[in-house]
Amino acid sequence: MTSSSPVRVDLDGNTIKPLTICMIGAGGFIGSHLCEKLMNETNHTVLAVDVYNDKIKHLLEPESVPWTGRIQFHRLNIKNDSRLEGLIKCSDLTINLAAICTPADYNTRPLDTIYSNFIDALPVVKYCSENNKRLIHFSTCEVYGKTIGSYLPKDSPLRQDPAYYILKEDTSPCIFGSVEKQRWSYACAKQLIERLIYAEGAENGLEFTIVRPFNWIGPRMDFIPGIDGPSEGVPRVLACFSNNLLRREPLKLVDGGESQRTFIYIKDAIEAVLLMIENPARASGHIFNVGNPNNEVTVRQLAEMMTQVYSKVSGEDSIETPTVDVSSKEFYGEGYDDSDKRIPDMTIINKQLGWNPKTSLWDLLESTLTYQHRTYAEAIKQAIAKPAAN
Ligand SMILES: NC(=O)c1ccc[n+]([C@@H]2O[C@H](COP(=O)([O-])OP(=O)(O)OC[C@H]3O[C@@H](n4cnc5c(N)ncnc54)[C@H](O)[C@@H]3O)[C@@H](O)[C@H]2O)c1
Ligand SMILES: O=c1ccn([C@@H]2O[C@H](COP(=O)(O)OP(=O)(O)O[C@H]3OC[C@@H](O)[C@H](O)[C@H]3O)[C@@H](O)[C@H]2O)c(=O)[nH]1
Repeated sequence: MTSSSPVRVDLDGNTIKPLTICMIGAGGFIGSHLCEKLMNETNHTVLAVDVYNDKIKHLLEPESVPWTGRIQFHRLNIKNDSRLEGLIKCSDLTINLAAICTPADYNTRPLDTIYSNFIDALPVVKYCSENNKRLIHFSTCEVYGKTIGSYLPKDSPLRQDPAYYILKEDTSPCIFGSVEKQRWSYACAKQLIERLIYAEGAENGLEFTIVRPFNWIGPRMDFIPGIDGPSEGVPRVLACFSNNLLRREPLKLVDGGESQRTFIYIKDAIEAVLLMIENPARASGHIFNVGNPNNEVTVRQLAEMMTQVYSKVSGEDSIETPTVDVSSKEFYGEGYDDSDKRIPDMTIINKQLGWNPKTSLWDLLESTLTYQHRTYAEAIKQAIAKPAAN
């Protein structure tokens, strides 16, 4: 049975034909939300490629769902599987999300990080280019590195001038730390694959879109250590802070929690990706920032807001000392460095796709922490009770 979504039209009023999409990394955080959106709201077919499928199991298992037949899971590692080219060849569009993309890995597993973000992505680009297939590649806001403003004296009034910190796809430079600061292994690998894709477009006519996500967050992001991931694992900040709140531990602020980020709700960001998928004439050849410039906070403010929101959704008072300071060396190890501030310029995505994010930081944290509480609170209680019972 196929779904009977109404006829969809693009931004120029043309009917959108059902597409076959090869989605690599479909089993991850972003992939799971994109698959859900494509199944619920469109008639497109997804060939979902990943080594894991836990986050999309709910879309694959039931025989009675309206989209049966429109999503197939292919368990394969793109590092070494000859089936990849065949899947790209029989699709209209390839979306590549596969990557190691957790900061705790960049300075501790720099080789895996560089291989995953550059070398492993090479065949995907090559197969798309050789077979004249469209590619949407997921890069990162980290390619901007640090802001120009961060190199100015602390008291310089120029630090307040947006020209020194707003990140713009076609004009901002990419400023990374020294090679010893292995944190930048990820950003550097992502930058080089962006340049390769851009060059394939320029020299061989590859039809591409590059996405630079700015801290997309929401349900199913990463894992909760000791529950659905390794107990010693360090996920991205949303999962780290959720884990601390669920366990009633202080939230750890790395180097004072002074770095700034703009956070966007995954569901807002997925709307932008769907527009790119369905409007190739407007999206091809472009690099897009996808973020929410209105949701800027320091990491310390994020910790405070998550503490308040979690108290509200769980009905539990917060602990007496809600945060604790840790050094980056202690938390991430040697070679860590940080992006100071990340505000996306929205001109290009506004002009090409007319897209804007909608959800405030408070609202997105409320729905995300409600999900975290419902999904994990009981499992954490049991995990904490177990050693005592033994
Ligand atoms: N979430 C964000 O805010 C964010 C920000 C910037 C960039 N990105 C980029 O977006 C993409 C997706 O991010 P995410 O947050 O969903 O990460 P994720 O880790 O949840 O998803 C990545 C998926 O790729 C799969 N994968 C990795 N290597 C693979 C391989 N060799 N073969 C097959 N599958 C493989 C993983 O199993 C995982 O399911 C990444 O490229 C990431 O760099 C995400
Ligand atoms: O427990 C924690 C975890 C993280 N942090 C800090 O919180 C900030 C955000 O950390 P995240 O783990 O979300 O990762 P970052 O924002 O630095 O990088 C991310 O950005 C874009 C993507 O490419 C990747 O998903 C990831 O590299 C950093 O300043 C980090 O040092 C804490 O203070 N405490």
